[in-house]
Amino acid sequence: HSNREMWFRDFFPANMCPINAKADTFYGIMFDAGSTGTRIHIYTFVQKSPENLPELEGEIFESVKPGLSAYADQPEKGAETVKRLLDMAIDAVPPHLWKTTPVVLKATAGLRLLSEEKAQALLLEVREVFEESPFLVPEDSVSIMDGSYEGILAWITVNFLTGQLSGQNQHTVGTLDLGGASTQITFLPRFEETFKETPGDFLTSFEMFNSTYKLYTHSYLGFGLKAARLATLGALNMEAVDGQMFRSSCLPKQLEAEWHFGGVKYRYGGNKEGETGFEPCYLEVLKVVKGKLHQPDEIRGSSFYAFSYYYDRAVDTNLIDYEQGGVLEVKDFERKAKEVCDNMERYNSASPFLCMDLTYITALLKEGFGFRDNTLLQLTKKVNNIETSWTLGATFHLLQSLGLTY
Ligand SMILES: Nc1ccn([C@@H]2O[C@H](COP(=O)(O)OP(=O)(O)O)[C@@H](O)[C@H]2O)c(=O)n1
Ligand SMILES: [Ca+2]
Repeated sequence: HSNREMWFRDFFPANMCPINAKADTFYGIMFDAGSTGTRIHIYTFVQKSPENLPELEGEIFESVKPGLSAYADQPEKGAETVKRLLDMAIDAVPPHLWKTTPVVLKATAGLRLLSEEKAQALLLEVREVFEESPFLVPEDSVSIMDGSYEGILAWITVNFLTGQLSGQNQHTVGTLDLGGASTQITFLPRFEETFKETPGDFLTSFEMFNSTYKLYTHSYLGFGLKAARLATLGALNMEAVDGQMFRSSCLPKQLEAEWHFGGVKYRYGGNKEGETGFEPCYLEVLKVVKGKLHQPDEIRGSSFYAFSYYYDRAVDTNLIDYEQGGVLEVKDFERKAKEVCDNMERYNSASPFLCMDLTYITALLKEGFGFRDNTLLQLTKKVNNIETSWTLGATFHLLQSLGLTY
């Protein structure tokens, strides 16, 4: 049998199974090559009974920093980081299932920002690592993911994990993902008006679990937290400028430091003589977001799930507990931003960018997307011990494309 036939075997109910082997547990391996790190998600599924579809049983997760884009000039070294993570899967998946377990890597904004040539060189090296592994390597197993899929698949993950994609009364929730280099907003519009007022490329139909969802989604490249730092400093797309110092009122006055992002070195510092604090910082950050994003009316009053850097910065400032997550209002981020920016000496030990990051999150939510001060944000890292990442949605999609209508 070819690999592909072997793979199908695990999905057919036993009585329909062409090979009729008893196999009740199977695996799927999804890599998230993000701009700040690379992560492996090894999902376990169990076919509890022949009549039912497989159920998600658990996840093994591991991550490394920095992301692949930091290896833009050493693609082999970059692929080596993927290989070390893949070795975990060798231990986690029983040997007899290796060749029916698919492995896929999808890269996001970090690679989207690299030149085509450098990005392809990295992907090629990773593809070789996959080919040399004992796992099933589907076609297009290593690629740069389209930004709209990033949003949709995260939406699928969150709504699947919270039980909104099964049964009759589906009350789906919108999702906000703030990465290092891009940010996504995704929701299922309830009002006809929203479809009328939204540019066509913000709307996508997506089929999953026998339903079609017409979603609003957009990925803003260059609006991730770290890209926004560079934009605020006026340093985005400025790699030619050597040794130039970028200053901001969002940074501690006396600060002078260096920062590496996407393979480029930047020098940055505080406003030695000039102003610092929330007010001038907010004005600086506003220039980065104001008028740059589409503002759907419908979202102003609704609540959203938010993760990635929304979660991390809320944890850093004790707005939520790392394990528990929590519910915040948009204005909680603003209150914290003021507290941190107007007392920068006191927050010295944390990242020097804490003020800028919180101010950016505040401006992005209010002036970028147009959320109200009292819009509720459900901050969540895991649901039932599974990461709220687009990778689960991508794995369902993969299983579907390999022949299972999940
Ligand atoms: N499984 C994951 C992956 C990323 N993240 C968060 O996502 C942020 C970094 O985004 P990223 O490196 O994926 O960047 P993008 O490529 O999405 O722009 C950090 O806040 C990470 O903690 C997470 O919370 N869980
Ligand atoms: Ca990401």
